[in-house]
Amino acid sequence: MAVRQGSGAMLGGMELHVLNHPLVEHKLTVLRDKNTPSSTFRELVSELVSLEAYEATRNLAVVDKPIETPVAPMVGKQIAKPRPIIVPVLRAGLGMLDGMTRMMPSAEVGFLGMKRDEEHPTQQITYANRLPDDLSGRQCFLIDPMLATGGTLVAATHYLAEKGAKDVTAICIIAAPEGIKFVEDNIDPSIDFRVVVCGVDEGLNDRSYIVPGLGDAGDRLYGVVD
Ligand SMILES: O=P(O)(O)OC[C@H]1O[C@H](OP(=O)(O)OP(=O)(O)O)[C@H](O)[C@@H]1O
Ligand SMILES: O=c1cc[nH]c(=O)[nH]1
Ligand SMILES: [Mg+2]
Repeated sequence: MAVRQGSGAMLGGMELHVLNHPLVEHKLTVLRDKNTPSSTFRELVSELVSLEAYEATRNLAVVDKPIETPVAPMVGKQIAKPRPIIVPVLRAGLGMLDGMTRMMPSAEVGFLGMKRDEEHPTQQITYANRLPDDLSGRQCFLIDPMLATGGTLVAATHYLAEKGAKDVTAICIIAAPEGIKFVEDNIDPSIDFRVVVCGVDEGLNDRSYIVPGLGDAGDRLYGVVD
């Protein structure tokens, strides 16, 4: 697996970008803190995904766009068509949506509702989907804060691949090494796939939660308390 710190060179296998920036470190620390309320948690998720978007869209396809500035004509660039599509994995992925659409306002948005079966954490229940039937030729950006066992990300990517997606960028906030390996071992090699994260943690506990992690991202985003 090629691990890029910041914007290093990708070597082979799955591409993993781990952001390395003091602003990200600071915001991640506040995000993780159990004393941080949901309102602040939501703001930080949004800020972190905006910082990640810069790295995650490094391969975004652009085409020539002739314009005239107030001074002279020139040929600039614009995002290519068909437009990229952002796919939040509900619930927690929804918390990353406005940060992503702020950076790519012209992107389409699809939706995928997937809930991990806590009895069998690598299984998911897909309870909602609003996606185009055909994703061929579309650059897809899956957003979901947590990459724990990797089951959800693999299932979501398969879902997009079944609709023709061949270019998928997953944007997560925190990943576990186990999940990164599971994804690397199970993503269809014919898919141009990369993962961007703010940090890779120690591992998973016996409930497949990321350690030290930040708890249940969906619960923290939406004020669900035990
Ligand atoms: O890598 P995995 O082991 O699949 O775990 C990661 C998934 O678990 C969490 O979602 P959850 O299923 O708790 O649903 P929620 O987003 O509605 O909270 C998280 O938002 C990811 O989607
Ligand atoms: O730590 C974890 C693992 C899975 N899902 C979460 O929301 N948090
Ligand atoms: Mg989820």
